[in-house]
Amino acid sequence: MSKPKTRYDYGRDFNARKYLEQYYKTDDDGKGLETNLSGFIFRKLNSLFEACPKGKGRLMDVGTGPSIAYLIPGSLKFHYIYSTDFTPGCRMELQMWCAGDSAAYDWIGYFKYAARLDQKEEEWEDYEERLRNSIIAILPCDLMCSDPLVPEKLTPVDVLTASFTFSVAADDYDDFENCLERMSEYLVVGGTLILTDWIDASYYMVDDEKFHVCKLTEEEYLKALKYAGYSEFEISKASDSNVSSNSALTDAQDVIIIKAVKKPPLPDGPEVPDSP
Ligand SMILES: C[S@@+](CC[C@H](N)C(=O)[O-])C[C@H]1O[C@@H](n2cnc3c(N)ncnc32)[C@H](O)[C@@H]1O
Repeated sequence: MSKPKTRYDYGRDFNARKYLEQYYKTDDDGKGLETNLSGFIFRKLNSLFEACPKGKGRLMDVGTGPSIAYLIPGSLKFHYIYSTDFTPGCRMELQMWCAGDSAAYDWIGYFKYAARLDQKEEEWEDYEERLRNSIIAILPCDLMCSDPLVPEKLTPVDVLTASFTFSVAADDYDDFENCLERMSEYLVVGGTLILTDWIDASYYMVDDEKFHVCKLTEEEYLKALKYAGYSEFEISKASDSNVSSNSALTDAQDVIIIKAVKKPPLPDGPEVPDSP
């Protein structure tokens, strides 16, 4: 069997529209989101963002791909959202949606669902407009570069999110640790990271193409996060809500969502262990 595709293949082989159809297809009123994995992630992000003050902060999503789904909960709290991705075809899908292009992917079910969660279903178009106004940039990003956003210069943001990106970009555990450290430079001290990723996956499918995923356990995610200077973990798993990934699309065992806070750097000297 051929080797799973890596980042060198994304530009040619990652079919952004197929990805959306396979992972984000839902009915027009978003009812399917009440029971599927994407809806689980959406509700979890919604509840994590509820604790954030409204309006002031800046959020950056790492490896947004072609999907605005998980930016919707963020736009309820953040007026400034930076979307980033490695693949030009993904950034183009996002640009089409932001520009209101009639050929853009239709997210109506997600907006109706978001509005319904707030008991404001008839106002769903306001949710759409709010997200369009919040996305202030769609930037190229390569987690393998020492500065993933180069040549862009951004001051650190208040919240970093990433779904199914770090495990996809990293070749192995050490790579994963490096990617986390690099992106963490873009988060303020005291800022929040919300990492959504597969547990124990080695691949995911897009159409007939198999893409590499770095196989990571829950313990390895937490180890890397601690190493990158995070604490105050809050963890949820899809399996706890009886939700799972589609086994035709990935060999993942579970999906984990970790909220973590960036600690101030330790002063020079011997490392002090976390208090129990
Ligand atoms: C599985 S998709 C996830 C997309 C989106 N975050 C989501 O939740 O649907 C993985 C994304 O990682 C991006 N990616 C792959 N290698 C990358 C790299 N080295 N740096 C940044 N993004 C990368 C791909 O372009 C793709 O959009």
